[in-house]
Amino acid sequence: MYSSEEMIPLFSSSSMDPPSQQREEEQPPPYEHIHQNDFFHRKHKKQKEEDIAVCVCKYDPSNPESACGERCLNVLTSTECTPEFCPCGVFCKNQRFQKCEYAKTKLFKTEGRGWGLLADENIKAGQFIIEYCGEVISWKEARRRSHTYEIQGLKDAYIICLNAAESIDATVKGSHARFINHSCQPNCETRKWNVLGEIRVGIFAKQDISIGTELAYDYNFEWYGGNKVRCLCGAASCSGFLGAKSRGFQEDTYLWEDDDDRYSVEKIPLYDSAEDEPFTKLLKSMDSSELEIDANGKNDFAMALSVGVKSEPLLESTSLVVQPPESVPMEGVVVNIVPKTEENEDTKLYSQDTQQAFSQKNAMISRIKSNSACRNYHIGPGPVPRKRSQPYSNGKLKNLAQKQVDAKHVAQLLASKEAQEEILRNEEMKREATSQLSSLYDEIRPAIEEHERDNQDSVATSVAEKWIEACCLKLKTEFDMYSSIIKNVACTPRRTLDPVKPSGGDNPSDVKYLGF
Ligand SMILES: C[S@@+](CC[C@H](N)C(=O)[O-])C[C@H]1O[C@@H](n2cnc3c(N)ncnc32)[C@H](O)[C@@H]1O
Repeated sequence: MYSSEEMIPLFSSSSMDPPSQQREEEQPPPYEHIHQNDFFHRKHKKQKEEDIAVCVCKYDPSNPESACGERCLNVLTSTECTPEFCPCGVFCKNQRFQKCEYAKTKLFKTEGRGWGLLADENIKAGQFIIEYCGEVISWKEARRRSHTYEIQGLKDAYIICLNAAESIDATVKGSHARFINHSCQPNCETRKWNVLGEIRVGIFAKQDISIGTELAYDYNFEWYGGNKVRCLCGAASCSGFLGAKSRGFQEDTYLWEDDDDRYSVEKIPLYDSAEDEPFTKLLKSMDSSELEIDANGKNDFAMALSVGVKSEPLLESTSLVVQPPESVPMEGVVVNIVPKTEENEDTKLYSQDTQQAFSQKNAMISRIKSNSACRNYHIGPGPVPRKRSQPYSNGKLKNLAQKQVDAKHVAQLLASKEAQEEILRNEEMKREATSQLSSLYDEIRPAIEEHERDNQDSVATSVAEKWIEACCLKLKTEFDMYSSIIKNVACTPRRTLDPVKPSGGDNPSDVKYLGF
C-alpha cells in the first residue's frame, strides 16, 4: 500500500518539470523517489536457501493474526518472511517492507526545520510507518559524500548509519522517510529488520499518533566539535541543540541555571604563543589519522563524520548524520542562552577517544571541523571507527621535525651525479614548500589569531584549505626528499678519495664516510 503522496511523482527529480520560483517555494528540492534501497557499491545479497527462516505459523481464516502476527517466530526476531517459503502463503502479514505497507503520511512545510512528514491517518503504537530508503553506500563513500554535500552547501543531511560498514544516503534518492525531522520527545523510532537477507530501516510509531500530527524520531546523534546547532523540535524536554545530550557536547559546554534560564558557556580556547610557530602547528594538526589525502590529492575534511549503531534487543535504532539547518554563531561572547531543559537521565556515554580526537585546542583543526559542522555528529554510541595517534604523556604530540638531515651534505658523499642531483632537486622543492608555508602562515595569521581569541569567529574554509594544502605539500616534499636520500644512500656507491687528485683541490676532509 502506498500513501497518496507517493503515487504523485512530483518530487522525483527525473519527472520534475523545469523548476519555477513558485514551485521551488512549494516543494522540497528535487530528489528521486524510491521504494527500495539502491545498492551503490555492491549488489543486493542473494539469500541462500539454508539461511531462510521459516516460521511455524498456520493460517486460520477466522483469525487473521494467525498468519504471521505478533507471535510469529520471524516477527519476534525482526525478520520478514520469505514469500515462497512462508507456510501462510499469500496471507502472510509479515512482509511489510517488501510490500511497502506504509501508513498514510503527508509532506508539509515546517517553521524553520524545512519539510516534515505528518500522519495522514491515525497510527497505532508499534505500527510500521515507512521504510527509510536510499542508496546503500560504504562508510568511506558516506564520508566522501558528506564532504561533497558540505562543499555544495546542502543544508539538510540525509545519511543514516546502517552498521559500522554501511550507511543509507537518502540525499539524492529516497522515500518520504527522508523528511522526518528530529525530536527530543519523539513519537516514532527507527528499527532494523532483516528482509530477504538485507538489513532495512523502518520508522515505527512509539505511541498512538493521531492524524495531522508531525512524525519525528530521535536522531540520536553525538556532537564532537564544530558549531552548535539549535534544535527546533519544540519539545518541552528539548535539549536545546542538536547532539546536546551527547558527552562531547556536555564536556565542551558548561551549563548553569538561573531561575528559568539555562546558560551554556563554551570552553574558552587557550592561546599559547609558544605554539605559534607554523611547523609546530602543522605537527599538531597533522595527526596522520586526522588528515587524509585522497587519490586526487584532496584533503578529506569530512573526517568528523562518524556513525554508530544503537542496539536494542531485537530492535536496533539507527543514527542520522545530521547536517545542521543553520549554524548558531555564539555572538561575540561565549555565553548562550539555551531553553531550560531537563537533564536526561539516560544520557549515553561515548568513547573517550571521540572527545580527544576532536579536541578543539588547535584552532585550525577545530575550525576545519567547524566548517564540517554538519558532519560533526557521531550518531549513537557505536565505536568511533578511526584510531587516532595518542599524544605523548605530557600532552604534546611527537615532534617529527627534530631530526634534520643535511641533504646537501649527504649528496656530496655519493658517487653518482644523478643521485646527487635527485637529492638536491628534492631538497630544493622541500625548501620552496617550507617557505611557501611560512609566507602563507604570515598571510593568514590575523585570521588564526582572531579565531584563537574568540572561538566563535570562523576561519574561512578557503583559508583553512590553503593552509592544509601547504602543509601537505611540505610534508610531501619532505617525504620525497628523505626517500630519495634513503634510496640513493642504499643503492649508489659513495664517493671515495681520489688518490691521484692533488690535495690543493677538494678538501679530503669534506669526504666523510658517514654511517647511515
Ligand atoms: C533528514 S532531514 C529531515 C527533512 C528536512 N527537514 C527537509 O526539509 O528535507 C534532516 C535535516 O532536517 C533539519 N532538522 C531536522 N530536525 C530538526 C530539528 N529538530 N531542529 C532543527 N533542524 C532539524 C536539519 O537541517 C537536518 O539536517
